[in-house]
Amino acid sequence: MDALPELDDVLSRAHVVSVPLVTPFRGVDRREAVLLDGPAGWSEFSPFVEYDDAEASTWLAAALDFGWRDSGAPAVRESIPVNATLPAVPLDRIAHTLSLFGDCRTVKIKVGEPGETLADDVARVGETRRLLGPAGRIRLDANGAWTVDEAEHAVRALEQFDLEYVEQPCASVPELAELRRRIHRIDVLVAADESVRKAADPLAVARAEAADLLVIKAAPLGGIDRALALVAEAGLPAVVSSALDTSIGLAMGAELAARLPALDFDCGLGTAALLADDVVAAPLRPVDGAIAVGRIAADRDALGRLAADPERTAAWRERLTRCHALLAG
Ligand SMILES: O=C(O)CCC(=O)C1=CC=C[C@@H](O)[C@@H]1C(=O)O
Ligand SMILES: [Mg+2]
Repeated sequence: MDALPELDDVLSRAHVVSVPLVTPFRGVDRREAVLLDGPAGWSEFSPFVEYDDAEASTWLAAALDFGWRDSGAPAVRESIPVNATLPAVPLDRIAHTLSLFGDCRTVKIKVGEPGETLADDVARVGETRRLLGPAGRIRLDANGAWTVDEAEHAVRALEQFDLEYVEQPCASVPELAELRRRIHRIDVLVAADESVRKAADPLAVARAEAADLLVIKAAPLGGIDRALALVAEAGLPAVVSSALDTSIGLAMGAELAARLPALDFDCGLGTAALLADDVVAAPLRPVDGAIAVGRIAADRDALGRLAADPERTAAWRERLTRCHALLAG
């Protein structure tokens, strides 16, 4: 961004919240975030707690960018089609979890989770296909859990359910490239997520022809305009996804998706449905499989109700302070 806002200004606009989840996701049952009442609109700083300051500072750059200025790119759509996101829930919870997302034609299913077997994944994907019917789209996300052999084996066991793509099946770019070569013939696409948002060089995966599409998230990529530039340079289709943010962070994702020249896939921005409460009066949950584009303001009552305890509030303000210092150089 142009000029970094002063730390005191940022801190004076910060509200730390802890939001309960409907079902555990990434091993947590609450999502902590700092909401920023910025001069251009409400914004969110919510790097996952385990991230170090260097990684978290990119999320702060995105939060300050969104809260302090509008994107330079024009929006080309007002509504973003989204997918339902299915965590590794037991079989008898799938229908209920999907119902939280309303009528989404696409479901992303977490696979390869710790403590789960391929048989568990086959059962979960099969039950989802049964519930969704043949017209629905199913994509998988393994978060880099598999070796190339495991991924090939898993994709071959799961392709009977008609897969749109598999997201980050393996951890590294060379592994993704090798897998992509191996599964090319069965028509399952490979998407890169961590190989973009956590990579030193987010373009390496495109250069290596290791993915058919990119999953992009505004916060880890440093904001809307930086994410747009990355997609333009990569020359691959992109899916905008959330970081399990509150509705304020999701609104940033929607603003990014609204500015992509092409949007061929449903976006992973339906995750307000996984929050048991939210920081805005009207949460950005999917309606008829889509979310609206536009800035949203936090709700004062919700900020009070969801305020983090004094210890966590202090920890987040210190984290924000350290990340601000890194951005200031
Ligand atoms: O893409 C989606 O459907 C929702 C977002 C989502 O899956 C994720 C959000 C936050 C952290 C990640 O572990 C996870 C992902 O890997 O894409
Ligand atoms: Mg992912």
